[in-house]
Amino acid sequence: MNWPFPPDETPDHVVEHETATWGPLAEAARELVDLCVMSDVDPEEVAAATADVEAAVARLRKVRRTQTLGQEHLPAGRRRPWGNPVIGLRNPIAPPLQVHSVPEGRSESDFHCGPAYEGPPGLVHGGVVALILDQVLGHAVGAKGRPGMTGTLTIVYRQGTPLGDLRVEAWVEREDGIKTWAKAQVIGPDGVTAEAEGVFILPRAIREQLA
Ligand SMILES: CCCCCCCCCCCCCC(=O)SCCNC(=O)CCNC(=O)[C@H](O)C(C)(C)COP(=O)(O)OP(=O)(O)OC[C@H]1O[C@@H](n2cnc3c(N)ncnc32)[C@H](O)[C@@H]1OP(=O)(O)O
Repeated sequence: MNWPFPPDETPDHVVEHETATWGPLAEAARELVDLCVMSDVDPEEVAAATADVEAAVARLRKVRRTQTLGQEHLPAGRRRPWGNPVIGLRNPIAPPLQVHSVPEGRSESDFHCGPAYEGPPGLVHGGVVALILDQVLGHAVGAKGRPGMTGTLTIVYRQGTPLGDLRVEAWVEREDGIKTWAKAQVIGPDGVTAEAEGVFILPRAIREQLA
């Protein structure tokens, strides 16, 4: 079962070139985000940095895309979700996670959540934990060839998730027609911090297109 993604004939060498072009910008922006919350330079330095950032924004604003990045896809089912807030190459909000999946319906990622993701002091914001769990659950069901929209996502927060190096694992539990149930967990240095169960549903509109 495949999503009816629109065709995108972008050749590999163009994708590689775009990766080399935009990846470093997002990496620099991620460091900028980190320093927006962690830098402790004096006000004159902040004012100078603000002017520098405003100049960069003015450059990038000259040409704006008409289509979001998530709507671009490569042939053979390969996707280019560069704007995704969890894995997006071009999205500085994304940590980003490198997710490894296998067709049996399992996905995993070792990742880092820095101070920009803080909720309770020293801990990852619960909404960010949910965001990551939802994404990696989506990879597990997608890898099993059962993509869908998250219908219901249930999360149990077992303990605070400390900022720093973390791991997330997801796996498909059960399938029934258009529905797929999957589970996931975030693991910190002291064990599991949060567990999730998601029900993923192939939406009616897609079902009708595939029928
Ligand atoms: C290698 C592979 C890589 C892949 C990478 C992928 C990465 C991407 C990862 C991205 C990850 C991020 C992911 C995201 O961020 S997804 C974004 C967050 N989710 C949404 O926005 C979903 C919004 N809701 C909808 O679109 C619709 O309501 C859905 C599609 C959910 C159902 O609308 P549809 O019109 O299709 O439903 P139906 O009325 O025909 O009912 C059909 C069946 O479903 C049952 N049902 C209905 N609703 C729910 C519900 N909420 N929970 C549980 N069950 C529900 C219903 O009882 C019925 O069951 P039954 O009575 O027949 O038994």
